[in-house]
Amino acid sequence: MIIASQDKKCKRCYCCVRHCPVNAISFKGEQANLIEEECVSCGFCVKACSQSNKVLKDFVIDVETSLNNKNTKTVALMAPSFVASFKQDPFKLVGALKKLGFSQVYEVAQGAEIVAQEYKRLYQKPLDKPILTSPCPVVINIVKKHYPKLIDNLAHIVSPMIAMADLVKQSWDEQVEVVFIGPCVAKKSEITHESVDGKVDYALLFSELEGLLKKKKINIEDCQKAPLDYLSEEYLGQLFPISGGLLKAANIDTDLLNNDVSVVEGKEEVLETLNGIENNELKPALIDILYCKGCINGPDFYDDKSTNQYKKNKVVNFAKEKKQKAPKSPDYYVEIDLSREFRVLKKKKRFPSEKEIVRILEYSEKFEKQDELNCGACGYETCRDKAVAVYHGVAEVEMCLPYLLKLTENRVTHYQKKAQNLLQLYNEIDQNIVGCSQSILAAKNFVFKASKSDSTVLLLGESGTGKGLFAETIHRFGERKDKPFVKINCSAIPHELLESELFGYEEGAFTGAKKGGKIGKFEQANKGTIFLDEIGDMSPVMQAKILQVIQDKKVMRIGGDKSIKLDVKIIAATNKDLKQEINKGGFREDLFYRLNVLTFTIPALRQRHKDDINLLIDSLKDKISKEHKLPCKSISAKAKEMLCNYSWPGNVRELENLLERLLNLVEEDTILPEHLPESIWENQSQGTNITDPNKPLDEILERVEKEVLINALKRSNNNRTKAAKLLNISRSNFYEKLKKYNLTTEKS
Ligand SMILES: Nc1ncnc2c1ncn2[C@@H]1O[C@H](COP(=O)(O)OP(=O)(O)OP(=O)(O)O)[C@@H](O)[C@H]1O
Repeated sequence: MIIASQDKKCKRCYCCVRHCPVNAISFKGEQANLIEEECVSCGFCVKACSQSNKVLKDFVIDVETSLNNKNTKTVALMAPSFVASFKQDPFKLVGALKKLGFSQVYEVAQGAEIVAQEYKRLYQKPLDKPILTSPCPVVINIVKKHYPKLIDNLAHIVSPMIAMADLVKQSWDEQVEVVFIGPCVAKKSEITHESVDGKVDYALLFSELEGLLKKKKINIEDCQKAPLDYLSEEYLGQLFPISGGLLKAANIDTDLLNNDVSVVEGKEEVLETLNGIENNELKPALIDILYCKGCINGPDFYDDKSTNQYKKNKVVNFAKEKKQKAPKSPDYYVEIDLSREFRVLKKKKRFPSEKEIVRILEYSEKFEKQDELNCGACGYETCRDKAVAVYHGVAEVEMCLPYLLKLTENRVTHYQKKAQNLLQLYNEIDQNIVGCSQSILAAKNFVFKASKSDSTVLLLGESGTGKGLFAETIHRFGERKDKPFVKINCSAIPHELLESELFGYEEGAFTGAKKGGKIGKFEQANKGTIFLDEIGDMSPVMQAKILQVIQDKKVMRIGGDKSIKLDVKIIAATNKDLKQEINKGGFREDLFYRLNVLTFTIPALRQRHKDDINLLIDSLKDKISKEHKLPCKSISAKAKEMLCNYSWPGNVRELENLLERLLNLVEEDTILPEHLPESIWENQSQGTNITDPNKPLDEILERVEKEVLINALKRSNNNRTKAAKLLNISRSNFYEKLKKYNLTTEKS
């Protein structure tokens, strides 16, 4: 294989397919791969690939080994286009090649001269069909692999490269290795063609020669000029790399009025001509056919920025220059065989039926004729050609720019809609859960994600922080919103009744069981959500049963014998520290890990920012006045400040209850500090801005001490003995401090 694809470098621009004359590139897993049986080795896909995804077979190491082998003569055959490709003096390049180790440097132009005479002989015979000249290996490959019917239209004449290699090998008795150096990738394949295999040992590109010289630190400019070697007289053979060069060398008339001879060059013209011959549209003639617009435009042409005219001039001038310098024909003449055979390499492929093509077209949304845009972006000339390639498994349906654009537009619309829905959902959650501090924003984010997921949710937090509200919100904005939300408070139901509440029972399951039995909460919640509130208070026996249900996703009624399949989202909540409970043996560790999937600890109200408390005050006040049809009073700034400074052991619930009481009892339009209960007055934390530079140290220390005491009381559920223990101070010391800070109204 002359050209191979590298892994995972393709970016799907389809540039290679567009440059390939025979669509010899397949796409699988979004990666381009060369199809060996189809590839004609023109090499233009290599040049076109911006990702260097294609690599060429190279003989550089073999050539180096040959040059280093003392028992072998390594001979260079220079493509005649070299004078236009290298900017340096051609004879300095010959000097560089000699320095590199080549014993002889011949020009393929000498072989061209010999081959041209063979063409002249062919032309002098009457032609019974169009004859294609055969120095261009790409054209030969195209005919062998893609126009098998035209195999006999190829002139059975070797290329100048092969003729010259034969001449070299036959002229030397010693072991000779022949290296062709040129701009043509396909020469790498020609050296292995049937009937000429082994005549040329290696084929290098101009760029590979350049690399080799660089590696050996040989600068062409610094080299001494050296003469070319000759085995045959040559002058017009030099014109071979220019279009029509072969005919000129063969002295065949290319007059416009001469229909018996034509020059065809370039991808489009070549394919058009081959189709024309195949369709019997062309009459017998000698067709000088080259895939490139002359070899001076070959894929590895070093100086490819120069104009065609400039390159042509360089070649012509060199031919003229040589005419004066080149020696006449050597004394000896070696007879070489210029004939060659060609073998068809085409494998027959099944062509899809019209029905199959239509079906493939429909996959990329081409239902009507006008949907077939034939834009060529995929690299195939028509949408149908591409459909055939899809049928043969070498193209992907998605290789269609208009289809991909439409698909992308649809996706963008889909995601825009989705984003809009999510934003709306987030806004609704945002309105439901009041607060704007970082901690509450994180909580809203959690609720948003948990509502999108079906995983088990565990809500932790002190009593009244909003666990119930969060659970309901998660359900209300999730996929299950239209299914039941069943709440059960595990601490409110006696242990012995909890099992029947949760799992239900069959008629006669126990004394006192209702007629017809009873459906349990799990069953009620099927397809919806069950909220197991205060799960930390559940008895160990019930914990084991719940664990079983969660694991099996099945429930069996008490007294029943059939298990009922469950599809229930579970949200559990507790104000207990479950890790501590596990250590104490009050909570099962395995159940904890089952529940501890999407876990969130809701911050206590006193831990929240004052802005959150202010927002809650306003929102709850509105809610209460609406619900209870009470006038919505305002709250004075001082009263609000006091509410914000209070430590709220009962959290949002306590705040809600207080506001309800105030809205009911305060007669004035504005709630003032004096309307607030004693507990608010007594429990006024001044805030702990301990870095306030305007406050004296003792005041700051007192504030901090007061905060610490309040916190200890909260943590110990207002149990003073426990709180004193937490702070590692004596009970009497603790009492004194409570008195000092007016905190004595707290219950013990
Ligand atoms: N961020 C909030 N925004 C609006 N209302 C809230 C917020 N947090 C809590 N509430 C309200 O506070 C009250 C108490 O909340 P909830 O019953 O959800 O607390 P809880 O943590 O479940 O309490 P418990 O542990 O005692 O069951 C509810 O009326 C709830 O709507």
